[in-house]
Amino acid sequence: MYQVIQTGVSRCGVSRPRLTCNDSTFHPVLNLAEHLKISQHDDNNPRILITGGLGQLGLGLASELRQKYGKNNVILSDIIKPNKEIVDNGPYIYADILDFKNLQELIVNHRIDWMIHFSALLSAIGESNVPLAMRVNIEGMHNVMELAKQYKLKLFVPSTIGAFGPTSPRNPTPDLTIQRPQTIYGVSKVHAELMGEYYHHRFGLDFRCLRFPGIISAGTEPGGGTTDYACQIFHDALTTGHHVCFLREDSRLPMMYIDDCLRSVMEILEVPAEKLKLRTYNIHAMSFTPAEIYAAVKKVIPSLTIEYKPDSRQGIADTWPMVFDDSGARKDWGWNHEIDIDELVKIMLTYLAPKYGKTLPF
Ligand SMILES: NC(=O)C1=CN([C@@H]2O[C@H](COP(=O)(O)OP(=O)(O)OC[C@H]3O[C@@H](n4cnc5c(N)ncnc54)[C@H](O)[C@@H]3O)[C@@H](O)[C@H]2O)C=CC1
Ligand SMILES: CC(=O)[C@H](N)C(=O)O
Repeated sequence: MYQVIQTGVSRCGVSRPRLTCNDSTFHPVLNLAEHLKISQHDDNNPRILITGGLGQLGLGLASELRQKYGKNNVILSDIIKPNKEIVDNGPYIYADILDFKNLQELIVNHRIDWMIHFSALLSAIGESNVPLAMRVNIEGMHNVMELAKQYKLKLFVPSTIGAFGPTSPRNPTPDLTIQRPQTIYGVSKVHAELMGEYYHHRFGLDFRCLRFPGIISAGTEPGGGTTDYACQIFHDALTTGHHVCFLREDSRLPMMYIDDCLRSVMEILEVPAEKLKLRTYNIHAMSFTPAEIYAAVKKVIPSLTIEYKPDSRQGIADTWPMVFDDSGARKDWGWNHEIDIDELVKIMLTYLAPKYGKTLPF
């Protein structure tokens, strides 16, 4: 009845097997228990589907959205097998964004109103498997966008600092400028921005897009990007005491703590359409180099050491913005970050120290 097939990728880019069922009476979407659980929607709030929800950003966003719109109105999905805690916290379903019919079924059966499209292969992983990145980031995004158009969903798709390239102004990088990225990740994100804006003007799709800096979190792992070192340094500070950085000490990149990032999504979803002069905005919080974040962590953990061993990710970082100009988001819908570099260091170390059995001087 069951067979194992290969599908998609895990967050580290490795193909993972999944079970599929060839018994025609078994229905993955309408499995009774799951259906009853998920169809008990709360009140008149929007029903929201998050794709790629088990990555760095999805779990945190689901938690915020569930607090605001009701637990059963927010459905997390991914191609990864969830742990018990994820399932206990609210609806979770399998959804491969490359499977158009399955996505269509989910949208219809769960009466979805909004979609948050997180599935993607990030910059470094994307370069290691370009054909798969093209499928997931471009073909998958086409599926999502077409369904959002057909079913008149509000659609949020994040873009990135990686949507810019060496010919873009890098300090600061404005909302509207030259975009000639040199990674498949960046090319696919520019494509998503342009397609979303085209669908908005041509078909009235309520498309909303924010370009995120590198996101730093403690509770979830980054998914294979060029900014991942800025998460790893905190773990190393509390474990080995030594960080090997894959970027040069002077590689300046825009960064943001996850709470600011998730709040930006919550806010953009609710902005009245007439306030949106653009459908794709830069958002910014802080900008630092490896040397600067090292110095900030070292203030708390003086024994921390660092060495710089730039690898292929350096070539990517060298083409990305150093500082984002997010004045449009601040002016049009009141964007404001809350966490700067010193606060970031305090939050990350406070969160991670108990995990590694360490006490901190504050
Ligand atoms: N984390 C960051 O620093 C930034 C993230 N973003 C964007 O935010 C979004 C979420 O990012 P993260 O959570 O960090 O990514 P992540 O790499 O941690 O998670 C992506 C998820 O997509 C899933 N996925 C892969 N193939 C799939 C498929 N065929 N069908 C369904 N799901 C599939 C993976 O299983 C994974 O859980 C992405 O679109 C990313 O480009 C943008 C800028 C910065
Ligand atoms: C900035 C991003 O989009 C991501 N973290 C990456 O480094 O690929």
